Amino acid sequence: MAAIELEGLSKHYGDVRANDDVTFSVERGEIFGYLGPNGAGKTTTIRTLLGLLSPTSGTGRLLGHDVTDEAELIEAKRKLGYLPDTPAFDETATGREILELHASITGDERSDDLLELFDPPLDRLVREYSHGNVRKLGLVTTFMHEPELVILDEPTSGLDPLMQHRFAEFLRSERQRGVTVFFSSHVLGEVRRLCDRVGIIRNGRLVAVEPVESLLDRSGKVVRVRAVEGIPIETFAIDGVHDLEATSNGFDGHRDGVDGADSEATITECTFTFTGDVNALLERLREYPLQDLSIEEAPLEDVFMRFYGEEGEGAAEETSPGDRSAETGVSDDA
Ligand SMILES: Nc1ncnc2c1ncn2[C@@H]1O[C@H](COP(=O)(O)OP(=O)(O)OP(=O)(O)O)[C@@H](O)[C@H]1O
Repeated sequence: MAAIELEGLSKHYGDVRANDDVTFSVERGEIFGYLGPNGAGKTTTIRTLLGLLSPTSGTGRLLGHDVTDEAELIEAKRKLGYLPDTPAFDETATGREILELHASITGDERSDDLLELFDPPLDRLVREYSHGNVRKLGLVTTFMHEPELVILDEPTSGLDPLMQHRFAEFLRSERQRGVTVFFSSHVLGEVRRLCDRVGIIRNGRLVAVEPVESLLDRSGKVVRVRAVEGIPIETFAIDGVHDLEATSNGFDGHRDGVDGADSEATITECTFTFTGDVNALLERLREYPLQDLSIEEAPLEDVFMRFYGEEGEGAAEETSPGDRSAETGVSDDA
């Protein structure tokens, strides 16, 4: 049984399809990132899973319990930790009083250990807390009863780099213990470091669910070439070269591809995104002495721009990233 199961989940507000036929599962023991731009529908999914919204249609299950059934939801919540985007703690209470209240409701198996990691000022009133301290208190209340599953809405927002690092280590150790983590995020570096898989939502519709690694693999590499002498431009006219940018003899500036470029043109320095066979590229470059060559993973930001792009450009809606890579061989731009 998966930790989270969504089947055809839709939530409509009048004409707004905040979630539209969303189906995916989060397996036990995995860290799953839920990503999307502002207004994509992430919070709607989370709030529906927590029983705070009723779906227009479809079903959601947490640890096997149907979230639209009150008794089952209560059962699921015993084993669940939830950190909302802005935790609504009583501002007139101290951090310590908040923890005592949570302990009386959900139990407390390990707040002492958690307080060593995330150290909110317990004797201060919550109203005097900074955003980061509210977050730290929230992390303690989310994990203190040893939940099997945690749902975190933008968990690291407001945390300083040291705390973010500590949080990342902590999540990995939770995964070791078999805890399932579902979190929404805009912080792509943390998604890359932490997640096993990601779900990407856009305009209420799920556009991809896949392992972070395969998302990165399919998105290609960033290649930088610096040659001793000019390389004929047609050398780069092979499958998988995109967004070729060159600054050298005969061809300055940016092209989406090399078709249509002057076949006499040469370049000595260029960068491009490459989704083809690296061996084929190296074979092509073999006869030209190089000063430097680097092949790196594409930044995750670029990957997501392929999904989100500009509205109206048809950026990956209903299309898998693999389909898009296939679409975009050497472009016909000129
Ligand atoms: N109560 C509501 N009434 C009408 N529309 C709503 C309501 N709540 C959300 N929406 C709309 O549903 C869509 C999805 O909103 P949601 O808050 O789920 O997005 P999100 O991905 O969490 O965004 P963000 O990253 O900005 O928090 C948006 O278009 C939003 O305006």
